[in-house]
Amino acid sequence: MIRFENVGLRYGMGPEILRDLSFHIEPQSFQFLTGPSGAGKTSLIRLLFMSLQPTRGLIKVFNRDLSVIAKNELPRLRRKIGVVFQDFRLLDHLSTYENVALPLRVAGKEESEYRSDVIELLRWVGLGERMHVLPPVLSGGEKQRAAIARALITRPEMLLADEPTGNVDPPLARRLLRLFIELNKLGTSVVIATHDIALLEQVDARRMVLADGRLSIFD
Ligand SMILES: Nc1ncnc2c1ncn2[C@@H]1O[C@H](COP(=O)(O)OP(=O)(O)OP(=O)(O)O)[C@@H](O)[C@H]1O
Repeated sequence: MIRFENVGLRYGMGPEILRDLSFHIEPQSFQFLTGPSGAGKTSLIRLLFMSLQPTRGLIKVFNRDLSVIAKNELPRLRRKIGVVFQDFRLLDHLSTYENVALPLRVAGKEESEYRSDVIELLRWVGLGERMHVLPPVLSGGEKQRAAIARALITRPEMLLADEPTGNVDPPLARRLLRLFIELNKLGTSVVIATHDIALLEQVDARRMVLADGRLSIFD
């Protein structure tokens, strides 16, 4: 599904922050991406989402070589990926419900087809009472859950989540993890970048550990 071969990344003239990354992400797999602060987790998530180009090496996403792909093809590939950014990226002028429904609207679906699914997912992440408010009045944890719901609503082929439990308490973090596991059982490959040791200990999943620019994998 995803293949990296000897991938390197540097920002501008700075040092290479990711070096010789070679790995695969298989369909329907579940993995944590971890490592100390500044190790490059967010940068790797951005490479996987095709929002950053590597400075060297080969990246294939859904069997397409990114170095030769036309820019106007990227949105179609990205629609197969659900992503939760650390800064949430909700649209402030749309309600929580509308933010979560947006990927379905963009895909051309009618509201009558998705309304009950959006409401059910919002209730699952504990936002049933907050679905009509605008993001600026949500707390950090509520915004995070809205961003997660928006990433999951299309049942993407791959889910990338950058510190998805960074703003919630431990019981809610466990509930969100269960949601990711359920999604994985339905066929989505899941990559969760996290520092959260308690979260890592709850699932016996593959671990991708970044340190000093290098990646070690523990299957
Ligand atoms: N846009 C950028 N321009 C220049 N340097 C950057 C940029 N983004 C990240 N970096 C640098 O790249 C390195 C890796 O950053 P990154 O955010 O990917 O790490 P991280 O593991 O996600 O960190 P954290 O756990 O603190 O979020 C850091 O040294 C950071 O300063």
